[in-house]
Amino acid sequence: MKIAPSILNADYLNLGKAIKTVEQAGADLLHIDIMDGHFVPNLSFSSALVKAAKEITTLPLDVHLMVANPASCIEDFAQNGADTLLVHAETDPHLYRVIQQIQALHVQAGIVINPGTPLSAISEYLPIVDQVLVMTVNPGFGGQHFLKNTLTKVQSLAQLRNEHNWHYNIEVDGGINEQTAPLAQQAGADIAVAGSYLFSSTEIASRIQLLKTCGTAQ
Ligand SMILES: O=C(CO)[C@@H](O)[C@H](O)COP(=O)(O)O
Repeated sequence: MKIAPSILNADYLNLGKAIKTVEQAGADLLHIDIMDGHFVPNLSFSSALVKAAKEITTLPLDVHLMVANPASCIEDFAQNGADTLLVHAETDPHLYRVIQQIQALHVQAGIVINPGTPLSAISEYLPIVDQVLVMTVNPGFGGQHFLKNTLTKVQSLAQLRNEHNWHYNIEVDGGINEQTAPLAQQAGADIAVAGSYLFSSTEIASRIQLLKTCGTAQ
């Protein structure tokens, strides 16, 4: 399973150092959480942080837009270096168009579902998206407990992809640690986002390696 460290819980006074640390430790992507204070109660980063990260890392930038009106900012994030733009299914009735707009900017397009959103809400997007992010916590904050019931959606996504030969990556986000990563991998996740589990530790490199392998070791 690929690991995407989320810098939401990193030391903000040393973000560049945190990004270099996870890159050198074998992270596969860098996950950047964008929060607008409307779709989720919290505020976090802007496209300026995406631009700054792009200048210091070759890791693909996996940008999670927790914003009420994603269409209004996709061009900005694309221009500033996002490699994948993830938009929430709960935000906009015209997401099919938003996904096409993201792909027209030569950026990978992902759809995100909250724990309370059924898979049926995104069924029409599955043939065209590059990534599906299943939230394994309610969005907005790091450090929450993994919601195990969300794994049935991961299993169904893996099965549907197989049956229809669709191409999306399956990503999980929230509450990932050495106990929950194997569950996500066994359900069919390809990428796990991990925040506080990594950044609360001084052993970031060994934790990234543990997350990468703990599912296969079982
Ligand atoms: O999108 C979010 C939270 O909304 C996540 O990316 C968190 O940043 C993950 O943090 P942990 O649950 O791993 O601490």
